[in-house]
Amino acid sequence: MAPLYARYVPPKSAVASPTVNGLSSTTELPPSPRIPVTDDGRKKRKRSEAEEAERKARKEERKRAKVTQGVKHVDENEAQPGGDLPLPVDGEHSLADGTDEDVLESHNETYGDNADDGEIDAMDLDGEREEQHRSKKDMAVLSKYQKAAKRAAQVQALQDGEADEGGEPEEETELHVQSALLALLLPNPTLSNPPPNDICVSAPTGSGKTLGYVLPVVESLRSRLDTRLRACIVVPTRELVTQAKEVAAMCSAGSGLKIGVAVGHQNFVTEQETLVKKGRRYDPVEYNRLMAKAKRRFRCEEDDEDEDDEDARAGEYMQAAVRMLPDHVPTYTPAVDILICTPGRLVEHLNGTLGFHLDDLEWLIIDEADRLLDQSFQEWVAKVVGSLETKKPESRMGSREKVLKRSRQSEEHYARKVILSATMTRDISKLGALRLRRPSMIVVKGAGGADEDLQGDSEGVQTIGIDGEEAFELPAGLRDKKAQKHDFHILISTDRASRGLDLPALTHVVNYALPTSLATYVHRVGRTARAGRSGEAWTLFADNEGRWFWNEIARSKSVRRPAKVERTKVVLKRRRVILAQNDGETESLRLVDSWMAVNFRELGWEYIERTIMDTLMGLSAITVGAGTLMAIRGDIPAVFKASNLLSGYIGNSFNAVFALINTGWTILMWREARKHSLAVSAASVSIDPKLRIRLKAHAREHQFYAILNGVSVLVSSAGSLISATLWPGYVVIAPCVFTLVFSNLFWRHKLGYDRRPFQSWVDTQCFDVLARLKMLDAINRTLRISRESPISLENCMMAEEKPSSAAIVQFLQEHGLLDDFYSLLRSRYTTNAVSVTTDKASPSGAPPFVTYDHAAVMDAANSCLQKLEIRHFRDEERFLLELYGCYLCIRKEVEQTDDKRKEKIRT
Ligand SMILES: Nc1ncnc2c1ncn2[C@@H]1O[C@H](COP(=O)(O)OP(=O)(O)OP(=O)(O)O)[C@@H](O)[C@H]1O
Repeated sequence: MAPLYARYVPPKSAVASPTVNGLSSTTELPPSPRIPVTDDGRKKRKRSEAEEAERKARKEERKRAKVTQGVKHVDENEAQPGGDLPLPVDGEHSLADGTDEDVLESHNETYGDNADDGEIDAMDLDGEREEQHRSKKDMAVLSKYQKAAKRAAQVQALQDGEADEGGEPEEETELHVQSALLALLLPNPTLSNPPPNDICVSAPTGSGKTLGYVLPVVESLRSRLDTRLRACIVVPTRELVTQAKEVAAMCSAGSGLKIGVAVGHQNFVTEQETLVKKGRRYDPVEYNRLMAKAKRRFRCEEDDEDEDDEDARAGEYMQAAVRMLPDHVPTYTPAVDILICTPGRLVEHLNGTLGFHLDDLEWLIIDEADRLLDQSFQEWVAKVVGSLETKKPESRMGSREKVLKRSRQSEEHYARKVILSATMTRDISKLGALRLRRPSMIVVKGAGGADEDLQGDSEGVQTIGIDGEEAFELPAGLRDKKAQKHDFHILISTDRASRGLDLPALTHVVNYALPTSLATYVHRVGRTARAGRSGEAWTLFADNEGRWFWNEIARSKSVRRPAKVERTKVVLKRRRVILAQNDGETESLRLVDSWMAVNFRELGWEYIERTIMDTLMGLSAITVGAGTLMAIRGDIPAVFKASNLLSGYIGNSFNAVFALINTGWTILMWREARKHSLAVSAASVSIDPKLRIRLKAHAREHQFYAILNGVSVLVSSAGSLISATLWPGYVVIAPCVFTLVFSNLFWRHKLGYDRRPFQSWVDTQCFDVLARLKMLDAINRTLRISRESPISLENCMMAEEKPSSAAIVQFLQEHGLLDDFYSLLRSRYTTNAVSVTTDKASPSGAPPFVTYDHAAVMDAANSCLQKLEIRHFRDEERFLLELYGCYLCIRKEVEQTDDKRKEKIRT
């Protein structure tokens, strides 16, 4: 049971930066842009006055620049939701607090205002007007959001008691993996156009990878004002899609970036509409071409049997054109900038959604990569990588791209791949399928991570250690998530939730079933101890699974843990298990328990009083006999001594051993009987007072027998030891012989331990012990009063009229006499006279059906009972008294444990 703690420290500015192909170097990373946050006030860093003044001046300058570009500042009252403004899709761009402005400002401060960086100048005239129009609208929305965000931040600051005279509270913090990723992924103004390379990241669970990749993506796309699918985030499950979308929406709030999701369970057509915007364009030439093609198809002039995906899409496009207005052709424009999706759905859209393509993709992020690369999901890797590498046709290019292509600059366009996991695979064949360009492997060390194929560091891997004590500060936008309340306390889930699910408040993970692999284990336990919090993971395993778990997981060096795994043996008591059953089952299980307790007791007596006693007494007799024989040659001193030793001490020592064993057992039995007696007194079930007295008396009889037997054996064995040297020993032994004989008779006749095996007919499923005891009491009383010998069936059955054969058979069955009865019938009568059909499987529980000669049945039943005499019913009663005593005892014990457990839970 290992407590897992994840602690993180701020990033180092210089880290080893080797690549996976083994070329290692040390790169001075640019200072990582910080994630500005406004949070609860720990470690605040206020701007110096000079910085503040500079910031204000820059702000003014930007405002002026906007005005000169013709961007109108939209006042909050002026800006109407809806209308012409490109409002956020599905409320994604909500303003929770002041973060948005801070993020925007931070971005602008670090990189300058990219919106004004002259890219628009490179556009041709057609696009320019449209771009400027969009830019106006977006800037208006941005400035509206900035204002609203600023106000929200101030209100928040006031509420938190953080407001200071001059400005909003500001704080900067980031997680380790984020420091590394931001430094590597964000565009860096200090380096001159570094060629982009792909990155594989292995970082512990809960270390904040999501924000680490979402933020650079959003920052890099923030300045693009036309909507095109530029980033695609692939995750394995729809839950993770929702989670990543939340983070992306938080980061991109106010930027105008549109985020779409594609997951399997949504309606495909609806999803298509959200991803691609349909329109139409006046283009008679293209229209005529498409119509001509459609006609040829219609006349079956074109062979479309082996049409591939591309042809199918062309066919669809043609059909869409047929449904258009004359001289118009359909247009499809992307409706999202960032797509978060599962791999299967991505492939479905690539195959089946007109206008959906990855031509403009700048980022391909694959989270939980090891799992995604392990499973084929419609060969998604080949499909996606293939789509990225297919050259974009000129028809799909904008005029700017055409210009760039002509000047051969567009060859630089490349979708940067970022591959992440807590258990990152090093399998080259899997990673190779992604066709990574100059990849770097980043390993962020800390508790909770593991490398799938490799242990510890390796050559060609960039490692970032986490050893410090510094705690996290949650970015303001994520505060909602932290405070997020769930209406459940315990989540029971399959392995589906083991990956990526972020429930920050989760403190314990219980592996009820053993994880199937180390990677599964790491991801499962990674649901707790997230983002610097502490948590514990418990794994339940049975004895036969222990070795595997211990060797492969608990002691595995590839899992980084802050402490060793603790092991606790849990002994599940059967009685506790019984507690968990429903009431009906509990009763019958308790009866089984009692039945076993009676058996144990009987067998114990049998074993000790017969097997052990006989064996030891036999040995004693042999030794004493041998010693006595040796005494014939008692004139030889050595033989005399040996004879004395054998017949005296050694011979009697067997008795002593038996006495010790017997004493232990009788003490145990005395205690058990006492427990019965106490349990009867404290019984919570209603018991007839007479029966209560009988139960107590029976328990006391057991106590008496235990004392009598134990003391007699002990004293007699002591006497026999004394008698080896002193004759008064025989005086002690003599009375013991009598008490032992008496105790033996008491055992047989009063306690009934030489009775028939009643256990065999106790049906624990439908057996009412109390009712049966009552009935036996009545039978015994009737038989005692009538004092008849031999006993008659009518008296036993207490029947006023002559009992029917069926009633007789039922009575005999109830008292375990059916087998005797049948064997008597068979031995006395021919099969022609009596035919008996037993149907024990009868659902109604009816007794065996008998086709009979009534006189024969009566005769056999009477003989059967006369053979057994009244003793049979007394023995049966004693057995049931003992069974019920055990039952009450177990019940009391279970109730006490239950009370204690409830009390424990309450406290
Ligand atoms: N800078 C930060 N400061 C504090 N908390 C953060 C920060 N960034 C992210 N978090 C929080 O850390 C938690 C874990 O983040 P995230 O889900 O991205 O982890 P992960 O590395 O993807 O984990 P997994 O491998 O299990 O998917 C989230 O609750 C998130 O809100």
